[in-house]
Amino acid sequence: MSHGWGYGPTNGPDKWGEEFPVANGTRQSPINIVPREAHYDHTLKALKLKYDPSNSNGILNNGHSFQVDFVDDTDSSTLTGGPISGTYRLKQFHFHWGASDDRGSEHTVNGINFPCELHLVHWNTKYPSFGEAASQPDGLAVVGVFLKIGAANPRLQKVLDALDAIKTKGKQTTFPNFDPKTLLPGSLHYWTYDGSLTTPPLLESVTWIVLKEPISVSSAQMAKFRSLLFTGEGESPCCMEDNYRPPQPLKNRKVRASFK
Ligand SMILES: CCCCCCc1ccc(S(N)(=O)=O)cc1
Ligand SMILES: [Zn+2]
Repeated sequence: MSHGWGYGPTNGPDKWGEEFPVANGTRQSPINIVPREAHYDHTLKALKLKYDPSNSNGILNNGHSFQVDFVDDTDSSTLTGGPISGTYRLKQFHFHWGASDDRGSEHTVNGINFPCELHLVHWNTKYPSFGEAASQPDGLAVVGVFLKIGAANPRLQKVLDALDAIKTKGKQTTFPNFDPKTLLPGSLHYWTYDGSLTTPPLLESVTWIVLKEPISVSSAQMAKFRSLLFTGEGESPCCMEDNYRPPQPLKNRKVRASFK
């Protein structure tokens, strides 16, 4: 019986290719972003993120991270503009983080790791559902936001305060009226490239949009992320931390910048 993918020594990123051969594909994520090698593209539009807080639904510990799920049966929470064409609906957001503040992000910048990275996951409404879109080369668009150690971020606190209720794998609770816009930095300048899901099934269906400006998080708030467990109730507890995939080969790809 396959022990299921994870982030440990026997089921972590180096092992994923055994079950998911696309792990060694041509457009895998994350990557190391080298700003000096990114190409400024003046044709790139500004990002337009329109989120309706009433669409936020629940918060779930899925055994790999935790995610806040959104009702996505209308175009009320969408991503348009930026490098994409058409309308992409917000499905969920989640995070990746480290066991200590020196690591945890998936993308890196000039080889620098941040302690945490937020992913806002959107799907292209030219397809009938998220699941359908996830298998298409232009199916998904994920906005990545780096978290940098500094002052405590009051906008994160509402999310962190819900974690006590979803400590173990499979636990979920209601999470109404949350506006993910409050988690965005002041600038929406971004880097963009064609990539993949950073966890199995590692599908090469993601247009990545990584914001240049980080948001802040305090060390104490980071400890709260690490209070979650990968494991289910009644199993021997394993702290949810280091749930990030390291950067993958750029291969034949260019990273574009929306700013000079
Ligand atoms: C057909 C089912 C696909 C579920 C894919 C779930 C998923 C969403 C986003 C990301 S991430 N870290 O690239 O934003 C990883 C996985
Ligand atoms: Zn992610």
